[in-house]
Amino acid sequence: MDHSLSIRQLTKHFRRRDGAVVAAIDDANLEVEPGEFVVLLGPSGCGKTTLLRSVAGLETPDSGSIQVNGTPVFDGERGTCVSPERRNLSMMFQSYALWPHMTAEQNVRYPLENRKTDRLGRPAMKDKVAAALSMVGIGELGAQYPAQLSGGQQQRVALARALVNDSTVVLFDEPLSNVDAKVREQLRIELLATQRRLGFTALFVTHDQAEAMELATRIAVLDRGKVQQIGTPTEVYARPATEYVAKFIGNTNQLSGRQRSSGDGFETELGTLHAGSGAPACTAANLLWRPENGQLSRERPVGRNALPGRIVASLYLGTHTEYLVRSGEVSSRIWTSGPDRFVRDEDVWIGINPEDIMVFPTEDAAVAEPDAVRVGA
Ligand SMILES: Nc1ncnc2c1ncn2[C@@H]1O[C@H](COP(=O)(O)OP(=O)(O)OP(=O)(O)O)[C@@H](O)[C@H]1O
Repeated sequence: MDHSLSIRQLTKHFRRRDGAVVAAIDDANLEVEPGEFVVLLGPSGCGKTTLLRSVAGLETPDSGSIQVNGTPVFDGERGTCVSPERRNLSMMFQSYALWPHMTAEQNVRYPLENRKTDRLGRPAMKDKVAAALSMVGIGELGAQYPAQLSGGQQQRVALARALVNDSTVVLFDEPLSNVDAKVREQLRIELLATQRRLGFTALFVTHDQAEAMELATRIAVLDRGKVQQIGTPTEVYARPATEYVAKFIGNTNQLSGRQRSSGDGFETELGTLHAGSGAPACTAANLLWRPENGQLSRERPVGRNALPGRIVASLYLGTHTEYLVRSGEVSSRIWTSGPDRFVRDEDVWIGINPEDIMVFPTEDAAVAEPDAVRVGA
């Protein structure tokens, strides 16, 4: 079966007004299977929107290729560049881009009226518009103008418009960023349920990692136009391919370490740290671990890494308590479940299982590739 989307070696440069050239997309590769929900995640300026707009046909890449359901829509070498309305996909924008002078119904009908092929008759269009509006839960609001709708309702109109054409691929450019947190949460759940029900393929841009974790079957993490890692939410969180991904997704603590001459662990300013068996062999590395993977105790833990420290602050957050632990010049954040158990100025130990230490070589001295890939693109 064809991929829903296939992006190969895609590159796009922009020239800024000061003459500087930026690689907005830098040799990006991505394959999306039918029915997948793939999220493009990364900080502002990393190239998410440019990649999405290139798929939509709103941006012309410099080189590489894009296929939609097996059909080439862009091919730099062959000079193929299919116009946006002939790519058989829909797009939902951050601003919703609703026509203010059209009712919700007219907005949703717009793509049907502008179809280049398979145009429907009036009654069929009416039925499809009604079905799309009720599918997103606003069947009764068809006669309202956008200005007469709440942000959440406008968002639903935009979603109905993106879905009315029965496109098998729908592109989303931060569609939830203009509504307040509560509505956003609800729309996220509804969007996911609708996508699962209808089975379309979604390519969704966001800079919000919680949103990405919640929606995605796979996340593509971008940095300066490059795809750093593509994986399930669990893979990118628990086995980040690069230090950048580890730090961008979730929280981390960090120590730098040097491999001990005996080869048994890394020497750090707080003592020896051991990593799991899948860690890459290297002479120097940044050693990262997540706050929830540190366990606090009054007695020195045995059988795992033990870092001494002193509690400098604690914050009870309902689901967990966050402790700030100071060890010499190093501060660590540790999350423990349940209420406060340690007090300020108390001496404690941080226990960390070797498997929870993520190792990122800091020089070219990576001696060998890891067996189990914990690190490495
Ligand atoms: N038309 C343009 N002219 C010049 N540079 C551009 C243009 N569009 C984008 N860029 C640059 O390309 C890079 C990628 O931009 P892009 O909008 O794709 O990033 P993004 O990850 O979507 O960011 P955001 O989350 O802020 O929307 C940025 O450095 C941006 O300044």
